[in-house]
Amino acid sequence: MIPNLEKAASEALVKGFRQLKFDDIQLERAFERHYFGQFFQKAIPALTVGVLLYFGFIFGDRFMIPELFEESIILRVSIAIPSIFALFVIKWGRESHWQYLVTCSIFCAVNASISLLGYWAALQGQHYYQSGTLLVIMLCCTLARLPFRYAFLTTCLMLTTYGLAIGATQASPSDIFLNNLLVFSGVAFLGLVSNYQHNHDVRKDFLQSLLLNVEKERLTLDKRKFQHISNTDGLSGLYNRRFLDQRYALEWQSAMQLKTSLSVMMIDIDRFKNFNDKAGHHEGDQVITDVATTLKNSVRRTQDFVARYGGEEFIIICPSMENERAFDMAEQIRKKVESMNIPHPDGGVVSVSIGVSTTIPEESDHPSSLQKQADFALYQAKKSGRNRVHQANMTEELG
Ligand SMILES: Nc1nc2c(ncn2[C@@H]2O[C@H](COP(=O)(O)OP(=O)(O)OP(=O)(O)O)[C@@H](O)[C@H]2O)c(=O)[nH]1
Repeated sequence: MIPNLEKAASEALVKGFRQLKFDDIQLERAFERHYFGQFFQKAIPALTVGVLLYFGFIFGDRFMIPELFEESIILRVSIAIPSIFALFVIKWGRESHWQYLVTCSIFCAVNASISLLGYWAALQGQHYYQSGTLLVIMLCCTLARLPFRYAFLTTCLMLTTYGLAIGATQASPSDIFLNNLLVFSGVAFLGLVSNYQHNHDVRKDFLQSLLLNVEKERLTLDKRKFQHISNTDGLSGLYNRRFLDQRYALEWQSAMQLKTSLSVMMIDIDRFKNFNDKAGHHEGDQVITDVATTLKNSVRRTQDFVARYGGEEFIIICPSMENERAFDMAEQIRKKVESMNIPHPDGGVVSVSIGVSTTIPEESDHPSSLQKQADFALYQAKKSGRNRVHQANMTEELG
């Protein structure tokens, strides 16, 4: 979400938008897209029914103005068919403004044909045959869901057309014409008020839902940030013990159900107490961070993950990994740490010892047994001289 849009939306809500236009151009464009997709497109079926209704009035013509029946058929067919076609085009189009204009043109054409029929009928002394304009005005102001300015202009044009066709030609007596004009204008006024209110409400809803979405996005981001913080170790940037416990339990369950192997590596920095004592805690922290980065870069498969187990100890969990492959991976990690060439104050370079353990979990096993075995293997690696990998033997006793 663009921050400017959020600001503009809040300002528009406070300031109001009586002119049915937002000051901010970006906001106005966003609203137009929203309005066109959400509302106007949905009005197309109603407009299609309106055009069909207009065509259906041919039966009224047959009985009420039989002497003009042929003209009415030609007129209605020549308006209805292009209109239906135009509505189809509007439905599949993308741009909004020309589609509004085409819709307005359909209204004007339909109304002009009704006024023409009314004029012809009036010439033959039938002055009541003009009220179709009423229906067209109603449809234009309400169900068509046109933006206010389009509905307003179209309605004015339709009233003018009626005035020109019947009033200016004096086809009907002036009292009938004036009565009709007053009723049509009254309906137009009420229809436009309703159109204005609808447009205003839609704009307000748009602003409120836009701000609500921004708030939702912000909360989702905050939630992700908090989740990240609560699952991450501050110094190394690796997952922490909390995350490890949760994820390990899931991996254990899944390996048990799928009967696949699960490998665990316990990694401990060698002679780290001496490093700290001689080089200082700050340098020690740096070593922890560097080793963590190497471990992170060594874990390539998406299902594997590395966490800081505590102090200078790390753990890598590798689902669906056999013991040989786990041993090879541990050996590569050990070599990588050694090749970092971080001088140790006792001589030589900083190294790690690694204990590896693999199992296919059984119902009777406790999830912690695998980690205990890896820990015991780590102890063996330390005991046999450090900077080495030791693989747990299933027959080995836990220390
Ligand atoms: N700088 C630093 N030191 C830490 C941190 N966490 C634990 N340590 C130190 O890590 C050292 C761990 O030492 P020990 O567990 O005794 O083992 P070691 O000296 O590494 O010896 P071996 O494991 O047997 O090779 C202790 O001195 C802890 O103070 C940390 O976050 N930062």
